[in-house]
Amino acid sequence: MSRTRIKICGLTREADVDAAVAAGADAIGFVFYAKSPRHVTPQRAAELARRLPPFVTPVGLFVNASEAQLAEGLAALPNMLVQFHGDESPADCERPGRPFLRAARMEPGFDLLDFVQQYSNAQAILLDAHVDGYGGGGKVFDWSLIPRNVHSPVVLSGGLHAGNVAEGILRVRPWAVDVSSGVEEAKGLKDAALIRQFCDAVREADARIADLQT
Ligand SMILES: O=C(O)c1ccccc1NCC(=O)[C@H](O)[C@H](O)COP(=O)(O)O
Repeated sequence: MSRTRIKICGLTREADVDAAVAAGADAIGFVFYAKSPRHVTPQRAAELARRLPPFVTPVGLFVNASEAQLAEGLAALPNMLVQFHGDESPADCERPGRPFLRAARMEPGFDLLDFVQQYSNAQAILLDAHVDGYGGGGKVFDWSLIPRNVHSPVVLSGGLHAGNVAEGILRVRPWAVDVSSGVEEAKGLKDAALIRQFCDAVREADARIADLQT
């Protein structure tokens, strides 16, 4: 039975990185989008990422970044997984030997199957709500918009928290879940207890799925 992976996004402090790792996060997201209240520089992200133990992936999040900005991020964090969360085309996302996540901003009428086909080289498609400011909006989108036959690993995102993530996992069966606002005391400032509660809720959902499969 596959375990739902967990990405905690928008970290800016050492204690929050430590709390996410201790709670069992599989990936830690650093926001390189300057307009975000969770923005960190690549140098700060590299400093924070040095606290990560093996098998916890640093994710670098970009929104319509220039080549120079992307190069700066990759120089600081060569092992990061890149997440494109703006209006990037498939060609903007693809680099030899460089896996990437591509965010899809879900809203009624959005053709996710066509989007997945366009970004067929993405390692996964992160399904987020369509919000002002591209992301980090703390808004849940209508999960019934997700077709059943999505031919890509899916990261469910958008307004998740300990109280709704289990339902999202049971309904969508994503490869992973992603959260920012739902584990914060303020934008960019994570709450260790909320992180723990979120990760516990994910594990409880996985246990319920395992029971259903026996
Ligand atoms: O986190 C941000 O501030 C942000 C800003 C602009 C683009 C993307 C951003 N975050 C990307 C993420 O992967 C978030 O975790 C995702 O949008 C979900 O956020 P939330 O709904 O607050 O859990």
